[in-house]
Amino acid sequence: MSLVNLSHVCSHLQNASLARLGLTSIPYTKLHLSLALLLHKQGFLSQVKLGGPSLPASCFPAPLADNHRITGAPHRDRDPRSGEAALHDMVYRRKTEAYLREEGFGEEAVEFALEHRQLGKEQLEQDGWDKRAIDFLLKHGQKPHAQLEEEGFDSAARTILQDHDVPSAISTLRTQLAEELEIDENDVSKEQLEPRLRAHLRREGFPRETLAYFAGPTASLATPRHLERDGIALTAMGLTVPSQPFTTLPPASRDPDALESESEVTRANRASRRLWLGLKYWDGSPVLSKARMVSKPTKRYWLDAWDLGKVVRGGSGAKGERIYPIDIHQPFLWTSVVKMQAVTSLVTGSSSGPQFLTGDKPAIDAFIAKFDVFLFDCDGVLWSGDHLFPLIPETIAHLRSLQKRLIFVTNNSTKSRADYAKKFHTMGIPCSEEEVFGSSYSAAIYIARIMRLEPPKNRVYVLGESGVEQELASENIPFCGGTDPLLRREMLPEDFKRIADGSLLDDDVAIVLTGLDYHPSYLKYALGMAYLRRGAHFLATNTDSTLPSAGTLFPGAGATSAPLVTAAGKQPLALGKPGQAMMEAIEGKFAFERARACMVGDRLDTDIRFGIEGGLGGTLCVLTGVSRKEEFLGKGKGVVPSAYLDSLGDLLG
Ligand SMILES: O=C(O)[C@H](O)[C@H](O)COP(=O)(O)O
Repeated sequence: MSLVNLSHVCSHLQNASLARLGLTSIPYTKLHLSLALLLHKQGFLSQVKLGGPSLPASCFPAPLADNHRITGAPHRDRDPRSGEAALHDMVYRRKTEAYLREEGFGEEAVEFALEHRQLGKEQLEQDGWDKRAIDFLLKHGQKPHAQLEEEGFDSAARTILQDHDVPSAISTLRTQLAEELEIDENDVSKEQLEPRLRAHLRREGFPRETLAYFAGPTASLATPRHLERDGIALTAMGLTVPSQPFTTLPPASRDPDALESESEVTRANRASRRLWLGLKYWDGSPVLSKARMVSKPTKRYWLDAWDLGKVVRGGSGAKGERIYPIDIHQPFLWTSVVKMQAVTSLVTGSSSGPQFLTGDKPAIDAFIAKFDVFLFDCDGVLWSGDHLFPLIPETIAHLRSLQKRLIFVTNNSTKSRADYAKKFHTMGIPCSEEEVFGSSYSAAIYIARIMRLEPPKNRVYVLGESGVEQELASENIPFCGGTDPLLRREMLPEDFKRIADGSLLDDDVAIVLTGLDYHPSYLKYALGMAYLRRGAHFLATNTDSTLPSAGTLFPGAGATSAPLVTAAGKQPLALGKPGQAMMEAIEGKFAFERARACMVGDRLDTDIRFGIEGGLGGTLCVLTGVSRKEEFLGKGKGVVPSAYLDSLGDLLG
């Protein structure tokens, strides 16, 4: 079984996922079938089907329900001026062509938006969608209640038509216009009536956002709630794939007759057989989007399916050198990434394990020479609380003298970059604010530049310290909670009532963000839970289990989010280490070559995993913080650093 083929297939799957395809296909071979079934069994694929050059008919058991979801330009995080971003702004934010050009969108992106917007409108009409709610109201608004029911209008639509007395409003406005224009009532056109009706409905308090949204083919109104929650998404293979960007199935896939009928593999048709795979998406992100080769296969290992299964399940694998899969203790999203890496790129520990550098000057010099950039964890590497470890300023100065670039990457969200620059200064370590990249900053730019929620519904409820608030403010993100002294009190009986009736809640809160909070309270958790139950996104700066300080361990940021995880039954998306959203943000800001970068940390499950999953050239573990060498030395260890030191100061040789 060639690992090279495996890596090609995994690259294809990740690219297809990044393109938000619901389906993709790979040539039918035993190798591909083994991999596809393994991924399907582990939950990374929704379906594996044998077919020919075009889709197997059974990929779409139900008649195609072509609905479309216009989402927040998911590609924007990679290309803010992409065609998808232009389409999103044109359709969702109603921006004009001219505006898009002023905003710096290229001709190609604008053309893409214009073409897909048209395609979208025509497609929606073909599928029986009314372009806008106002058309829906004008078309159906004067039908008697019984007829609406008979035609299958759902209760929401009937209620909206009846609640604002749309039928009589339309006939009154029609009569008024006919008198004003001195024409017959039947000659009053839709175009003449529409502005009057829209103004009337606004005066009558008709839900504004409903007016702006599509009416569905089953004559029910698709309001933002529907768009957000469950109304409009591309469905394929009987699977509703939420958060699909605005896509339309290619014509070949819309005509079931054109679909390939399945048949067995024969010698004659073997070359044309293909495996059709259903790709999965989770909370707006592809499950397989970030599988990457962590280490290029330097040797060809031939494993049969049984051996490969043993490797992925965490046993030993090929003969000769031991092969370790990267084992998994990650929230769902990263499990998929790590497992994919377990299949396509394995941590290969040499039989002697990681290199021990302390006291070995030639080995230290050779190790340092391999890298241009060093990413340093802070707590547990540079210091423990306010206690600076020996020779740290000298070590940092030594690396700077060798023209190494240093980036301080901390999961500690209690301080902002500016706060950390001050701390470095008081510790006698020269460091600019620009060299610090903390989990609170990582969370702030993720919210501001990737989630990009529409104001005013973009407020963040914070469970954390001022570092989080400062970084949110630096990205102009509104927030509440956090260090507000009014929340640092016991819960009163009226608080229960006011949270229950919503009067103690801020209707603009769309995100709950947790970080290490030294001042938790039941009231703060009750508010956080209420927001999550209202559908707010659940994010965490990080979920470290412990905080190294004063030479021992204390409850970490994970202890801040844990009560909400239990109470709300949800896992937060963690934006600190080991999550790769942070690595991509760091790479985007500092632009360095990953192969020439080394992550230095004291925790295997955050720092070292962060470097390995990020495909950095190397990782260096120091034993002054959380992890012990027994955790990575010896057989079958999950996360193994390239090298380790007793203390960072040992780098001076
Ligand atoms: O609980 C926490 O937030 C972490 O233990 C702590 O802040 C880790 O900081 P780092 O080691 O990433 O500098």
